[in-house]
Amino acid sequence: MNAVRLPTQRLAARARRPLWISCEGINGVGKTTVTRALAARIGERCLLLDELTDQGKETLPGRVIAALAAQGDVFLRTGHPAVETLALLALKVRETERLAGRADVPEVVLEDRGLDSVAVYQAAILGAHQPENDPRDVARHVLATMTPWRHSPDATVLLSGDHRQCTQRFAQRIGRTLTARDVQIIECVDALYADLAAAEPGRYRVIDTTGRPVEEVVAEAALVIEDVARQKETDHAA
Ligand SMILES: Nc1ncnc2c1ncn2[C@@H]1O[C@H](COP(=O)(O)OP(=O)(O)O)[C@@H](O)[C@H]1O
Ligand SMILES: Cc1cn([C@H]2C[C@H](O)[C@@H](COP(=O)(O)OP(=O)(O)O)O2)c(=O)[nH]c1=O
Repeated sequence: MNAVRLPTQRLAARARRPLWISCEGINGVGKTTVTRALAARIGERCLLLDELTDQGKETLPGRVIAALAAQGDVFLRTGHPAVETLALLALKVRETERLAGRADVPEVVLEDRGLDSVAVYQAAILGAHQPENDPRDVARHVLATMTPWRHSPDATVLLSGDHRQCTQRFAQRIGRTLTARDVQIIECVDALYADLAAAEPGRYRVIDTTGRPVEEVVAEAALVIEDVARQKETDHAA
């Protein structure tokens, strides 16, 4: 396993903020697999932030997610998408506040699904309720709403892939058949990610996973992190 080569000086000490990399993409594209492998390569300098959906059931986020998932929907839908969106955003703010309060601020934070996930999934879900609103505007609006509350990541690795294949893997993982409407949401999410990536090419790094082994995808993502870390050092020195 190749280690990720980061600058030798403590990144967090110099910048007072961790190098923040989020990983995004549709269900089943490989985010969890890739972020876990990257965290292992970076080692103890890295904190892996799990998906909101993977929080312990006894924690506040775990309880909120359990409530949003209680109806057994594939997405976090209870029929009140605006409220769900605000709840999910609040949990994301809470996550950063807790991190900022830690004595041992990590040098690198690797986030399996960040704010962009909330923006695109909730925009797709809200779009089904409010056809008069363009989901692209809603996604951008959600992100803009969060600017006073959370910094943008230093980079967002967007894993892209064949959505049919990804959806199949996802359905297999959860042991369910997705309805045509569920698939429509995933297609909408896919398009919204592409739209955000095109609007912010400086932050988004798109990695196509189609037909590529995990190791190759991880190696490319590791290069992105090294590049962003170097860039941050250069900016800091300037
Ligand atoms: N590049 C890849 N090629 C083939 N299978 C992959 C690849 N990346 C991930 N997988 C597999 O696809 C499934 C979904 O991956 P996962 O990391 O859980 O996706 P996500 O977190 O994006 O939903 C897992 O079974 C994983 O082993
Ligand atoms: C972040 C977020 C996720 N979701 C959905 C996406 C997923 O279908 C589900 C669970 O997320 P997750 O476990 O992250 O999915 P995966 O591992 O397949 O990528 O919640 C929403 O509906 N709204 C949101 O704001």
